[in-house]
Parts: sequence; C-alpha cells; structure tokens
Amino acid sequence: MSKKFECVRVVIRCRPLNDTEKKDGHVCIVNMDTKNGQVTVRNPKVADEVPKQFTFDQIFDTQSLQENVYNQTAHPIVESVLEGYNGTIFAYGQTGTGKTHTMEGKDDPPTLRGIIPRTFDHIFQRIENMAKNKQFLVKVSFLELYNEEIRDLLSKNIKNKLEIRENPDTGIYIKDLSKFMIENPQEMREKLLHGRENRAVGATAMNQDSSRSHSLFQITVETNEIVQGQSHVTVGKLNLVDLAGSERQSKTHATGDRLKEAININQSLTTLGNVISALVDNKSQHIPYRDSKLTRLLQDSLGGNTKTVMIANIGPADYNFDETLSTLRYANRAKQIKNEPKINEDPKDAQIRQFQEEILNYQLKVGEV
Ligand SMILES: Nc1ncnc2c1ncn2[C@@H]1O[C@H](COP(=O)(O)OP(=O)(O)OP(=O)(O)O)[C@@H](O)[C@H]1O
Repeated sequence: MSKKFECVRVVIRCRPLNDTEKKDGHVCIVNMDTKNGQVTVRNPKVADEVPKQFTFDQIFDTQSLQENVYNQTAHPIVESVLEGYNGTIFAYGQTGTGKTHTMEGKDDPPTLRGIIPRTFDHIFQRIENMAKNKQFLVKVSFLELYNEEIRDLLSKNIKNKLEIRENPDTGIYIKDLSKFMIENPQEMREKLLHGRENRAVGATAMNQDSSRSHSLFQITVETNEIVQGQSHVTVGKLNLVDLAGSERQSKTHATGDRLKEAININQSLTTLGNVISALVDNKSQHIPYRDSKLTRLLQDSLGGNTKTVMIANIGPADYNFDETLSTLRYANRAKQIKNEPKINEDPKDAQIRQFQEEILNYQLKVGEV
C-alpha cells in the first residue's frame, strides 16, 4: 500500500467571557474570523502594537455549538477509525478555557454533550448500518497521567501505577491496562462515568486535583470482513485526550506538592512542545518522545501512524493575553507536523477471531442475523 503523508489538523476554539470576567470589567482582546480561519489577538498593555494574526484549518468562535465542533473535527476521524486507521483528538489550552467542555461537555441538555459522548453514538450507529458481512469488536480503556505516573481509571485498584511498553509490531502500549468489550453506547457511557468517578475519588485520596492531570479515553474497533470466504481484519484505535492546563507556574503561585505537580505538568507539556518543534524543524534528527510519558503515549499521534486533530482552546479576556498568545504559537507550530496514517490490516494482536461467539450474540441482540 502506498504511503500518504498528512498534516496534523489544528483548530482553535475560543470560549465566551464568563460572568466573573464581565463583572471584573475584563474586555475581549480576541477576534475570530471564522470565514477565513483567522484569529487576531490585541496586546492590552501596548495600545499601538500591531495585533498578532494566525491562520488555522478551522476556528470556532464563542458562539460555536458542540454539534458543529463534533461534525467538523471528530466526525471524519471516527469514520477513519471505523476503516482501520488510528485517530487522535486532543484538547490543549490554559486552565478554564474549555478543554473538558469540548471533550466531555454536559449530558443535560444533550446539545451540550462534548466529543467523547458523541463518538459513542456515532460508532454504534455506523456499526448497525454497516454491511452484514462485517463483524465488529469494540473495546475501551481509560487512564490518567498525573505527576508522570499512569493510572488505570477502570481498574479496581486505581492506585497502581502502570508502565509504558513498546511492541515492535503494534507500537506503544500500557502494560496491564484494563480493556472492556462494549456492546452499545450506554455501556460505553457507563465506563466514562465510572472512570470519571474513580478519577475524582483517587484525586481526593491522593490529595490531587483531577483537572491537573491528563486523561486518555481509548476506543479500539476491530472489524472482520468476509470477502469471498476469506476473513480480513482491520483495527482502528481512537485516542480522546484531555490535557491538563498549560498555564505557567509563576501565575499559579504554586508551592510544595502543587509546585511539583505544576513542574511535572509543565515537563510533559514542555516536552510536547519540544517534540512538536523537533518534528517541524527539518534539521532535528532526534525527537525527544522519551522525555515524558505524555509524549510517549502520543508518539504515534505526532509524526506517526495516526490521523490527528488538535483542538487548542483559548479564553478571550485581556488578562490572559500571554497565555492565549502562547497557545496560539504552540498550535501554529503543530500545524506543520506530518503524519503517515495507514490502515492497520490483520495485526497479530487482533482479538476478533477469538470472539466470534460473542459477536454473534451481539448481532442476535441487535437483530442483525
Ligand atoms: N465554548 C464554551 N461555551 C460556554 N461555556 C464554556 C465554553 N467553554 C468552556 N465553558 C465553561 O467554562 C468553564 C471552564 O471550562 P472547562 O472546565 O472545560 O475548562 P478546562 O480547560 O477543561 O479547565 P481545566 O484545565 O482546569 O480542566 C466551564 O464552566 C465551562 O462550562
């Protein structure tokens, strides 16, 4: 199969000014020209400075709807995952700019649902409408990365720390990470809720703040298609990543454990920035993926075999000028990363053939056979 390069797709989303910001008299310094994909930021401290302008694949202004964000970012990636590609959607940005709103949103009203719950319905709707000669096996995992430690949010003992391993055939994986076979969107939603609860409980028990950790919800779709009596297996993996806030330590005034945490968050986000720079700088031979667990986990999504969308979230207010500019610069560099996605065909670790019986049961339940 011929190799095809494609760039990481980078989109920007700006949240509205919130009530506190309005009450405190803050003003909006960000202009979003959605037609031309241009974001302009004005420096509130220097009145005659020329505003900084950036152009992106797509931008979503303060009025953007969750449904549109899904359709224009996640939808094509999910379709590709069902064809056997790997896909990654990750939200980047300063604390409070809307990463969790974008990735998870709220269940009520349903219009506020974010990307992760919308993927559940999308995947199972497509499965039910697919050709009868195709069978599917869907699995999920959910983990968080906090202070450079990986924890399984769906395991009984979330205090256990997991290790990253590499398989020469299938790439990076996490040893002992639990995976659950899922038969419908509701079951998947339950796993998301269960993981979220574990994240909150674990955060309290370990005196940590869950919004200071990175989270990764992973969905694997194995497909078995029978063509002229021959079975043909593809495996697509979808990574849904909500990163911790990217603000600088000086602004958070952190000390003690909070400072350690901030340094580790910054360490992984700084390494993410270094990886992005090394990938887009043609002179770099060495890509420092191994300098943080986050970049190891995202290795395949940045310069690897994955279709990737980065959603960079920003706030509109004047007092966040430095952070907003830094996010836009970070995102601007990421646009140049080239990936080489390809369909994962007949991988050795595909489980679908072992599970024919369960799949048949599933099909009986949804009335397909
Ligand atoms: N586009 C938006 N429209 C309306 N409200 C928004 C939008 N984006 C974010 N918000 C609101 O702003 C607040 C902060 O958003 P959110 O928690 O998603 O930020 P975050 O970037 O995930 O922060 P953290 O890094 O601390 O996890 C929430 O109350 C959220 O509902």
